[in-house]
Amino acid sequence: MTTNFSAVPILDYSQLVSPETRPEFISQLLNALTNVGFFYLSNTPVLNSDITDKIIDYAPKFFDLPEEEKERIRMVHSPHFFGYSRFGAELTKGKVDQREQFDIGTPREERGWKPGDPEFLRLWGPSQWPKEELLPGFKDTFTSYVQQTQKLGEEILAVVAEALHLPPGAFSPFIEEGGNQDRAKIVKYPVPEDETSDQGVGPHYDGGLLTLLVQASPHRGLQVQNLSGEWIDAPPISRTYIVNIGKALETVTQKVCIATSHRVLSPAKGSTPRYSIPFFQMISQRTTIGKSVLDLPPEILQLKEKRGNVGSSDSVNYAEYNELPAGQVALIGRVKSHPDVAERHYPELFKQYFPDGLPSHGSAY
Ligand SMILES: O=C(O)CCC(=O)C(=O)O
Ligand SMILES: [Fe+2]
Repeated sequence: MTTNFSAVPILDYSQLVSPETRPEFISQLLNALTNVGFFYLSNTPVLNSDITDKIIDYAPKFFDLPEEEKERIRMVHSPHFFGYSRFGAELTKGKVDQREQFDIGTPREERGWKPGDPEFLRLWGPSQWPKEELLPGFKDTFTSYVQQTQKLGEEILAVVAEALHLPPGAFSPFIEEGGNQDRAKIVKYPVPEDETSDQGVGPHYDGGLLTLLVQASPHRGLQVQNLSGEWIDAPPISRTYIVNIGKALETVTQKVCIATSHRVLSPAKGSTPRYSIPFFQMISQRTTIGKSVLDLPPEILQLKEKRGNVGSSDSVNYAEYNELPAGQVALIGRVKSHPDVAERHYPELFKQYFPDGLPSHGSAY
């Protein structure tokens, strides 16, 4: 028997506060983790505050900055893969994604990388920001937003642990002292000019623990693949996050929690651009994910059998989970998605993954 889904469940975070409603939340969470891999989360302290309106309001304004300013803070200038990516600069499984984006991170110091150290330590470092006078308050708002979302993400992990009958600190080893450098981005999906592709972003899994996404405009477009391979719409719901499970959480929970493939269709002709703001909770860089699997009690492991087989949609980097530290897996993922940044800052890896040079549709500079 498979337990399939035809809609993404909506969970109410405020139910955790009262002992009367907490068990209901935990039981819905367990269902979402094990059978869907996605859930909406309403009534979080972050999105119930006025920061939601601010980030939604800033999203289009960022992309309306003068071209020279966006060029000045292009990702290609950052060995940390932070900054602006032009339309068409990113690939998912070798195919161009029709989106523009701006990547930032939770504020963390550089890790003092020096030649001979693992290269992935270079992923940590400062974000690039537009000049304050061009977008007043933008840097402070998004810095605060990513810090608040990071804290919420860590709180959710403790509840995930409770739902899986694990001690509350079960996921603590995956968070570095002082916090991971988590990543977020602001994404614009324009209406495609050429109608041959509607790939906003192609089908993929997220790599980390949890992703917390804000849909920042009223468009449909995000779709989630259910266990029989159908694409289920996940339309925007005001003041909710869409939370989904990444491959790292799937792996450390022995696939009890499922990472679910998802994609974004470009806005239809005659529509307007779609905006979204995903936040990616990373796993500690030095963890070798495949060797850090948690011990789960039998009543939780059994849930996998009830669910049946998880569709094995083609995975990207996840074969490397058993061998390499998570930081290296993340770096390889960045290299494959942003070859122009890799060519400049990680020439050896670039040669390994792009032996024929920059793909013609990658961003040239
Ligand atoms: O824009 C969205 O709604 C989803 C984006 C996404 O899945 C991603 O960037 O990993
Ligand atoms: Fe994603």
